[in-house]
Amino acid sequence: MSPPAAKVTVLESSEVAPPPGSVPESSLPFTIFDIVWLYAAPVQRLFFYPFPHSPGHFLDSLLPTLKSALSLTLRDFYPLSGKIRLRPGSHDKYELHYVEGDSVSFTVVEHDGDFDELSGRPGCEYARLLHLVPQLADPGNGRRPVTAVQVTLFPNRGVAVAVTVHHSACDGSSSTRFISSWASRTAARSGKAAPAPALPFFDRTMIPNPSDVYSRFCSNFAVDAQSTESIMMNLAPPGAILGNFTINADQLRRLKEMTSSKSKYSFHCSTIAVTYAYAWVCLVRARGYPKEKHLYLAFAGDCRRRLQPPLPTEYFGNCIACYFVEAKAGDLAGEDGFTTAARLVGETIERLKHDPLEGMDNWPEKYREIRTQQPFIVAGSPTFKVYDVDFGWGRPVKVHAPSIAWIGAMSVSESRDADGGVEIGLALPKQEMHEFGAQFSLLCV
Ligand SMILES: CC(C)(COP(=O)(O)OP(=O)(O)OC[C@H]1O[C@@H](n2cnc3c(N)ncnc32)[C@H](O)[C@@H]1OP(=O)(O)O)[C@@H](O)C(=O)NCCC(=O)NCCSC(=O)CC(=O)O
Repeated sequence: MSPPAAKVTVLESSEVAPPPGSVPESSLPFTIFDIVWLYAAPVQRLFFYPFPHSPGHFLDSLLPTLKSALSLTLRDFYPLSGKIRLRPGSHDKYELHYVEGDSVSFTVVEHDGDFDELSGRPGCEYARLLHLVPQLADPGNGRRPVTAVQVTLFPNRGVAVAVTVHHSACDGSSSTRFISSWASRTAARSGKAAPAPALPFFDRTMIPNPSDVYSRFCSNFAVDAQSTESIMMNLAPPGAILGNFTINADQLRRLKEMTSSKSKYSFHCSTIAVTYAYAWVCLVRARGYPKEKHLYLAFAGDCRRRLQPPLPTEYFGNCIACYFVEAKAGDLAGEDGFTTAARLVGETIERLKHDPLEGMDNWPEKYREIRTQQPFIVAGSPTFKVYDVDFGWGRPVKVHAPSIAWIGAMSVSESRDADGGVEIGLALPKQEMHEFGAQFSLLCV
């Protein structure tokens, strides 16, 4: 039986902006790394913190600091208060434009649901988490909002902080840096020691940005006029569960050993390679695809340090490219499926390290073609360290990336509890989640 619908009361619906006069009007032109995500699912994170106090205590003692720290952080990350718009006089050149008065929507709600259940493991119904996640407002005057923040109070139990960012404004690395900076600043203003965050870097001049590739990405959207609307919509399967699985350090070690003992490989068998391979194989087995079906895994590689010359890790925006692995369902579901997948992922990683921009001229067509094949997409990264995001209230008990449900993707982060482990998030219909769990426990013994 479904639990009764939660009562959600909006306590505050406001806007937070950089301090008045602190940021001049400015524009960041979209690069090819940004335009790719114009119609993509947003970058979202939802953090749960235990907080055994009344909402009144939060509103009086913590909310003012949280908001003033957000305002100061938005001064540093000012494009996140800005809006996406077409450059004046252009029909396909987009930019991230900030002008005094631009702001981020900031909502505070009280929720009478069960904090432990919503933040619990192994997971919870996706629809129940939607009340906790802010949506980006519709564009006004041709300018699309970029960021929305929601704080949800569970009286005497906990607090959830959720941030939604339009993906064409920045990738997971930049958005996590923004949230981490906001959290550190909040903690520091509350008197808790927190490391000073590095400032973002905005210069676009070193980004490879061939104009014909940019234009072909744009014409993809024009060709897709019908489907782009649906790409923007949340297409989570009805009744989807947002579930979590952890591969601990010992299991990772054994998976790496399995790969090295069964294949003569010429790649570094990393934690990420075995994690992607393992999850992909579990999903393929759970779904029971026809053997001959061609399947695709799509994952991002951070290009910042891999470009020549390299960009600082603080580069703000999108600086990720998508890499694809193709295999037949029968080869993944078979006895050697895991080692086959690990080898394919590992070799793809080796190639991107050698040349992150390989085949760039053909990216628009390749991205478009593979998207129609409904690849299994990976979001997030263990290097983002989402479980270190501490507003001065302690480490989160759970971090979700709810936007994975939009596209049936998988999220990865470091594991909260298992040191050196990896946490996987998936949004699947209940039965499929059950099948996935069964496969997962089989392989992980
Ligand atoms: C291409 C990769 C996936 C390949 O990962 P690999 O781990 O195989 O390779 P690597 O060179 O990065 O790392 C090699 C080894 O060094 C370690 N290592 C690397 N960077 C590290 C760091 N900052 N701190 C600690 N260890 C680190 C790795 O754990 C690994 O160890 P060991 O060998 O022990 O394993 C990755 O390099 C990468 O670019 N990740 C970022 C992807 C990303 O930005 N995703 C988000 C996209 S935006 C998005 O999806 C939206 C959203 O987030 O919601």
